[in-house]
Amino acid sequence: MTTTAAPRGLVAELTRAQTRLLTGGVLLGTLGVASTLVQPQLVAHLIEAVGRHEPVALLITLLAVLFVADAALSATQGCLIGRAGENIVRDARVLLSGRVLRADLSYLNTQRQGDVHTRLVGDTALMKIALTQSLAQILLNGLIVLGGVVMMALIDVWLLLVTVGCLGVASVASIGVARGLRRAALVNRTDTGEFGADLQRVLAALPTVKAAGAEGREEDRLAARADKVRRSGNRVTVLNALFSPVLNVGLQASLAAVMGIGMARVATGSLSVAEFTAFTMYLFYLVSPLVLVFLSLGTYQQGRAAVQRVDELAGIPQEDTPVPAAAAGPGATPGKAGDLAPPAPKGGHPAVEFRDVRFGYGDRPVLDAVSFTVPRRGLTALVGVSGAGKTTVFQLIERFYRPGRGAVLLDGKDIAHLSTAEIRGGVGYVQQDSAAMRGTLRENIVYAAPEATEADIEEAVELAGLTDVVAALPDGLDTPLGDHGIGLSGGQRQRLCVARALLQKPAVILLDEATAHLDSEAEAALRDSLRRIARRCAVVAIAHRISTVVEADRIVVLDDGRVRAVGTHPQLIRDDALYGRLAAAQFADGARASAAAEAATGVPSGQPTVGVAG
Ligand SMILES: Nc1ncnc2c1ncn2[C@@H]1O[C@H](COP(=O)(O)OP(=O)(O)OP(=O)(O)O)[C@@H](O)[C@H]1O
Repeated sequence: MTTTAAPRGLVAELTRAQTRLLTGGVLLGTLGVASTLVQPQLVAHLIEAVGRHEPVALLITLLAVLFVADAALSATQGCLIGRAGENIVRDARVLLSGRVLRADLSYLNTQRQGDVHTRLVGDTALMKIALTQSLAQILLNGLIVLGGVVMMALIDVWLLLVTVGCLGVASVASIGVARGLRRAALVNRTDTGEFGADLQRVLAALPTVKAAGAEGREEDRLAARADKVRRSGNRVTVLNALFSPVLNVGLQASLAAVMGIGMARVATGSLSVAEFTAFTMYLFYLVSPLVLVFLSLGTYQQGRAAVQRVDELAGIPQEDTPVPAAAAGPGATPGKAGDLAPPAPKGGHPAVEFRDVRFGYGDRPVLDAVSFTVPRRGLTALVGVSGAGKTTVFQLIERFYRPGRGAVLLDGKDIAHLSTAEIRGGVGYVQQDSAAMRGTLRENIVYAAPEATEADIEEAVELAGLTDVVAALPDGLDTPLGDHGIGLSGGQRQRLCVARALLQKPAVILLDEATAHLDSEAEAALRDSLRRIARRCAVVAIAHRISTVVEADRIVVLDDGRVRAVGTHPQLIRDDALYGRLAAAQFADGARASAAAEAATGVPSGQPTVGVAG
């Protein structure tokens, strides 16, 4: 995932927000370290006191208190650091979810959903461990190691130098392994993301996979992906496993050296038994923290790979904020009512206006010099062959994408200067793939207008022709639906989406082939509803059925990304050859309609003339 204008260091920012908990944890941990480091000294005193036949009860009590305090401090610091970690992961997930939800569609469409999912769920968890537990382990155990080394130096510098010599070589080797581990972990996380992406793709299209008999092929593909994860995971495992042995060799060597040299010095009297015991104790106390430092270093390096992936996700381009009117290009209309806005024409601005719009997905031109208006009331039909750019027109009205040239206006305002809420609150959009979600029918219908009253819901259900469907369901509006609205037919799902759009009480309703899945009876009912809806607001419909188009007050004919003609059905049948062909051939009941048009206009539809209406 490559991003543009990524805000640097989101993770660092989230970690800073937990400074109090983290500092508290580190302070308590440091106290624990101090108590650990004092213990060998106390033991040395104890040995000397025993040798001198002095009372030792106080020393023993003190040691016991230190043991208990050590355990309590360690537990408390673990809790504080753990809480900070949970807060960081929660904040990261909330923030990332928001950024994904508000991401620029043109960018998000290029990303694999599964990878986004892996970053949001898996990488955030890994990142938490790296930023809290691992860092705390490195810091606190590092302090023990450092303190232990100082104490050992105070006891016997030469003995310490022997120890450090043996451990130094092992440490340098371990750091090399840690670096390799970070690289390997990044590859492994990426591979895991790819597996997730493929799995999500297959699950989303499971009926298609089954219908195509492609289960085996998909299984092989997933197996190949899983194997890639295994291979990079194995590399991580090997590097991880190398840590302890590399370090252990050093530790064992130093222990052997300390024992040999130390005992020789005790024999010559240059080192007391108490000092030798304390030194050996420090060495033993060092072993586990040192191993933990290096192991945590490994986890931390893996976590850094996750941090990088989380930071990248945080940097995905967001839907543009409104462009200030001053920055608008020539021909653009100011966004806010009041500023420089041209006076509204009699009867108000058109509900939608395209002014000389050019647009392409990436470098591929799709619309060019598109200009047309949609009146505030009535039905406008958008027709054209498949791929002409009809759905793209809707996506520009929703500002899922921005035009490269020209402007799209809603109620006279250039949508470039409106917020997404202002645009989408006023536009109801029933898409080609009508989306229903898991939840009850009611939850699905009120999705865009959660505050809707019962009366509003009833009206929307009735207008969308869903009344009979709801009545036939066991729990009516409270009947639960499965994922993607499983439990409803395609046509019922479409009507559900129409009801959802209506409930928003929008000024404009966009219907993308909303009648495609309906049988003639249901379609006739919906057409009747559309007529009623079109009395209150602007309805723009992309319809392949001539029956819907014939009724339209205005038809915009798109051809290869350009507006070819605008008019009513009889006008277009008379004037536009392409429309005539579409009406005759492409529309399901075209022949009947053409005959009807012929009867109405007296113009034979078989010999259309090309005409471009304004
Ligand atoms: N997200 C996208 N990325 C790249 N190209 C796209 C994208 N969406 C659509 N296109 C291309 O843009 C062109 C217009 O597509 P659009 O969906 O607007 O056509 P349409 O007229 O609605 O077609 P249909 O009637 O088949 O739905 C097509 O060539 C299509 O391949």
